[in-house]
Amino acid sequence: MYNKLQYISQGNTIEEQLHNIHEALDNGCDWIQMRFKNQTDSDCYKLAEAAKFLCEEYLANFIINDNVALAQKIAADGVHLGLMDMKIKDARDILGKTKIIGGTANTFENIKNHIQNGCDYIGLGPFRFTTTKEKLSPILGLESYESIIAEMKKQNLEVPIYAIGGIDLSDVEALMQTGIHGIAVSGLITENPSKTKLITQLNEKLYGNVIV
Ligand SMILES: Cc1ncc(COP(=O)(O)OP(=O)(O)O)c(N)n1
Ligand SMILES: Cc1ncsc1CCOP(=O)(O)O
Ligand SMILES: [Mg+2]
Repeated sequence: MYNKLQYISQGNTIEEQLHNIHEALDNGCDWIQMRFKNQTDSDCYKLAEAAKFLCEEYLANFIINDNVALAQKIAADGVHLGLMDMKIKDARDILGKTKIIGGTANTFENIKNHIQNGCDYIGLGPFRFTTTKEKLSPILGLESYESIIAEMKKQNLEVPIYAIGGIDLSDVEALMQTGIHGIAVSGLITENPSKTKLITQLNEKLYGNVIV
């Protein structure tokens, strides 16, 4: 089963990105999504190669945001695809059964479609407003997670759900109580100066005080 904490990378340059990814790995995060928007193919490739190498050193999963061709080229562990990105079925045809394909959802219907199309996990959000992403879908809040998870149970639908968007440490307990599998965070980890403490606390809340 997938780790309950996914770090989505930040940084305006290859160096900043690698620094942030390295810090997350070094402080206990073992699932990285490389998110490097509006960059040249060459820079994305350079970063992906270096980040994959780092993740291998830390035995961490490494997936790439948006770019299926790049994930295939560097043999990443998988991709994360949004509602406007390549269709999950097409990505599956390209990457094969063994790779992780995550999909973004904002509604129960999105989740149902993704499951039908064979995605491995869902990033459901945004939980709250965040400046990390532009053009956000409607904010969900705790109540929508509760109702969406309840509807999944009613319809016997199972897939790991990750909450995403503006999540803080103090949100994790209540979010986990809705029945989600884990969380995907970016700013929270990137901006925190005490990353060992933060990631330990996140893992404690995510795994119920079992140190991982
Ligand atoms: C885990 C996770 N969930 C959702 C997203 C958002 O994907 P998308 O809607 O394609 O937006 P961008 O990240 O591409 O701006 C994600 N990246 N990861
Ligand atoms: C990529 C993405 N998709 C929905 S919110 C978001 C950004 C999450 O970042 P943060 O944890 O900094 O709010
Ligand atoms: Mg996307």
